[in-house]
Amino acid sequence: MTKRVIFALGGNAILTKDASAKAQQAALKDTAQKLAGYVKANPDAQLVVTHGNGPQVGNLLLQGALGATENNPAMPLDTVGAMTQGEIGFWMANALDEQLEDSQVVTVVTRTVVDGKDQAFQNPTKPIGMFYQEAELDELKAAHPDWVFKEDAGRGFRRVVPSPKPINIVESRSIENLANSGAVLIAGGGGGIPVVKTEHGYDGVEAVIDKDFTAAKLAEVVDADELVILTAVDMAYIKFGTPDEKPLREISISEARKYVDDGEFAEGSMKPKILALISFVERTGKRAVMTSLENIAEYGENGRATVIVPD
Ligand SMILES: Nc1ncnc2c1ncn2[C@@H]1O[C@H](COP(=O)(O)OP(=O)(O)O)[C@@H](O)[C@H]1O
Ligand SMILES: NC(=O)OP(=O)(O)O
Repeated sequence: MTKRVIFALGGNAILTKDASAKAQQAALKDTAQKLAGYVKANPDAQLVVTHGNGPQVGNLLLQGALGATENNPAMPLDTVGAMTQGEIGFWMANALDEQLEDSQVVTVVTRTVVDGKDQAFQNPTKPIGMFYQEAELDELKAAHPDWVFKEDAGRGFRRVVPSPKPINIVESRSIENLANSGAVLIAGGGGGIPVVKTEHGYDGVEAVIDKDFTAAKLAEVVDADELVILTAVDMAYIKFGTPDEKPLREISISEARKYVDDGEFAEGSMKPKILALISFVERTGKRAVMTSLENIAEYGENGRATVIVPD
């Protein structure tokens, strides 16, 4: 019997230090090899892959802002999000095709419906683009007065943009059909292009949806058996970044919620991951996992993963 597993890939699976297309494609080749390693160890697994776009969308916006002219204007955030979804989806499909020769790999340009009145539009929290030192901020704010910057989990400052919650995925019926056809799917990249429902159809809105929340939605759409969020750390920690930090291995939904309420997980980074895992476990009664890409084939053996289970 097939086990349908959703993998949500974090930024480090795509963009390391070098932001060139060549380096990002090389990083994705490596990522695809690791995903293929998982399939080898779990031959009954069918992959549905989603990915972030935070670094890429910020970099592309910056390129647009620097190079725009009256006749060649910068594109709005929703459109830049669509561009990064296409770009990463294309690279990832090539990388997975090379590794999973017998599978049909399909990338779906995905729109995600949000509420235009979501409070997130008044309170930007989603870090995008590159990291800055505090000393660089004055100059940046002078050049881009409407940009907001926040500290990102002890790693420096980044531009932040609104990140409304996903309500549903426009292409969900087709995504479900494609998954049922046995295809390896890449969908909901960058959280999906944020749109609002209008009387005529859909309009894009300027935001970046957290791909971890969209991954939980996608899991609903394809009736996934497991959600696995992959990031730079093997496990979530309490007292993270202090000498007293302690890894969280298997925890119940109630324990996970208590740690969220205690403020153990940073906004815009670890907190959405834990909330997405909780929502999957709550809805399905199945388990959900967060670990690093490096540990993807081994976490079952070495226990270096945060696994959320029902109460
Ligand atoms: N409590 C915590 N436990 C572990 N990591 C945390 C915690 N709080 C914040 N983080 C940070 O969150 C990062 C993962 O979030 P992020 O980098 O936004 O993910 P993504 O891989 O999706 O881009 C970790 O690498 C770590 O630096
Ligand atoms: N859209 C999104 O969540 O991107 P990152 O995972 O790269 O932050």
